[in-house]
Amino acid sequence: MIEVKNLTKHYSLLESPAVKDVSFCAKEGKITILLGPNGAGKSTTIKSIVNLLNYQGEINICGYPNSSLEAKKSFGYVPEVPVLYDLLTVDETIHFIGKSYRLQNYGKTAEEYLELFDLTKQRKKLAKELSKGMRQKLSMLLALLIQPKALLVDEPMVGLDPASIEAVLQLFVRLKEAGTSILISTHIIDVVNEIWDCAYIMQQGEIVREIHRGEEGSETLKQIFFETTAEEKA
Ligand SMILES: Nc1ncnc2c1ncn2[C@@H]1O[C@H](COP(=O)(O)OP(=O)(O)OP(=O)(O)O)[C@@H](O)[C@H]1O
Repeated sequence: MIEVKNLTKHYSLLESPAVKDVSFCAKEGKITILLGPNGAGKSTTIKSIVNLLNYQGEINICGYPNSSLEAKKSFGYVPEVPVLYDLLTVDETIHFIGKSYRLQNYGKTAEEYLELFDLTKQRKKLAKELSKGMRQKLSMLLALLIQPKALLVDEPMVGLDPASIEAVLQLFVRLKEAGTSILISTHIIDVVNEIWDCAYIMQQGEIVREIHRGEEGSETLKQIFFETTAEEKA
């Protein structure tokens, strides 16, 4: 479970906070989606959760404060832009993460994900030699290598080909069925339409709507998104 309580984040050059008193949770065994127009505060929220920013408020991951070692060992984070060691090969990168986290038997997990993400033939390539989509998939593989209880993904489908998108969607469903808390920030609502359980719509740093699957009636998530963000603008 990822619990966010009264999160507020001010960037020094901005007049108003980028995120204002936001509270929500992403439960175990559920796929929670953060939606919102550009600049709504989604990435700031995710970066605060993984403790990359200073902020006000309280954030717990799997019951532990997000700054604690226990929390850090339990979540995987896939940033919007992959951060990789350009001069390590794919294999070396995997070993680096495996050893840093002191993972036992991560080789089998790595093989499974290399296969799933179609990266097996790329394993001797340096990270800087990978295509954009391959970098994104390696970034996701590294987040999954630790077998996280909570997974936070910022724009997971950008740069992925259709087969990879399908593989990632199936993977998210498999992980949620195994009890993982999954929090996804995305603009591509159509892609997550089949898999979301709970969605929070953000606008100008605030959560303006919370929807649980089953409450949407005959409307699609995309229709609700457009209605909500148009109302808020008016
Ligand atoms: N490092 C930063 N310094 C100053 N302001 C920032 C910084 N990062 C983001 N912001 C500002 O904070 C606000 C929220 O940005 P954020 O990146 O969280 O939005 P987002 O919803 O993820 O947007 P997008 O959909 O475009 O990725 C915006 O006004 C943005 O300009």
